[in-house]
Amino acid sequence: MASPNDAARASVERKGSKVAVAQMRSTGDIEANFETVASLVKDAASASCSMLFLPESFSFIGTRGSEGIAIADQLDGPLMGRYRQLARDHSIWLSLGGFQETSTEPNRLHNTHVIVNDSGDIAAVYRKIHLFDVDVPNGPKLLESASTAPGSELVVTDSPAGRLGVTTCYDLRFPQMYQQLRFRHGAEILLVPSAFTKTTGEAHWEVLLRARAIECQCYVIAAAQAGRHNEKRESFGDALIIDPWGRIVARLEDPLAVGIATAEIDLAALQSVRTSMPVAQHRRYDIYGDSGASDGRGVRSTL
Ligand SMILES: O=C(O)CNC(=O)[C@H](CS)NC(=O)CCC(=O)C(=O)O
Repeated sequence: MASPNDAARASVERKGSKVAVAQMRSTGDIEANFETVASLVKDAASASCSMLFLPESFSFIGTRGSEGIAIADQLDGPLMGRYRQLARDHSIWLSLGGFQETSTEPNRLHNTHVIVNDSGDIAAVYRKIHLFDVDVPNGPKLLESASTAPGSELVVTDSPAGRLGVTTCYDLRFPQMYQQLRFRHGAEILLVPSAFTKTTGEAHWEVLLRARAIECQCYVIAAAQAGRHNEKRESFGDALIIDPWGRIVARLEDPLAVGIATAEIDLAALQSVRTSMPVAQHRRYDIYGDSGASDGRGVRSTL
């Protein structure tokens, strides 16, 4: 595979543009999930969007972790190849919010968020860092680390919509990560493709996403799994695009429907929020520290 970062650096002009966020209900049927994504890609392309954002586990949600291991593949494998072809066929960038990628460990995969450009090349690869090992009160008990090996690098990459800070689902609860993506690495759009549980989604989804948008002065794009996947798994839904002032600018009417919602990414408006309230200059890391990595170690970037 050609160096993915080179491809992005060479060709991307960041100018802001119309984008689409997806809401879908993936199952254990890889073909059906592909057909759903193909139709969402068509919808986004006909709406003149430069980029479509798909949720975590877009291509597969099984009942047990072992099923994910069984279907996991490499990023240059046939399944990712079909998704890359979709991007090429429709000349649209894709955020593929969580792909079951084989790791070097035989019994664990990576939960990998892949950014594909409009020629079908892989522009950036982020492997989910924070794994959801949680016994949800009044909800499921999940142990993501049993079947998933964590990643260890922050990722930003340029796109036609702006500079993307690439994260996944449960990462949302670790705000220092987003502070680093914005203040150290220049993110303008924070991506949080998710399969939030119904219980935690009701309590926390919108408020956490809007908080990240407001405190980072970034757009937040959160594609979402929605509804019942199988007898064990159900997701909250409610895919959102939020602007840097914290306003919800795209949302489907039905939080459990399959479809897209679109919004214009306005980088001039983003700049004016940052200029009128210059939190970047008002931060006092000299007093309370920046609570994160300090020297650019562990960062993957196209900058
Ligand atoms: O298992 C898969 O198929 C894909 N991965 C997921 O669905 C992951 C790990 S179980 N889900 C979350 O991170 C939910 C986070 C969440 O709900 C919260 O932070 O409240």
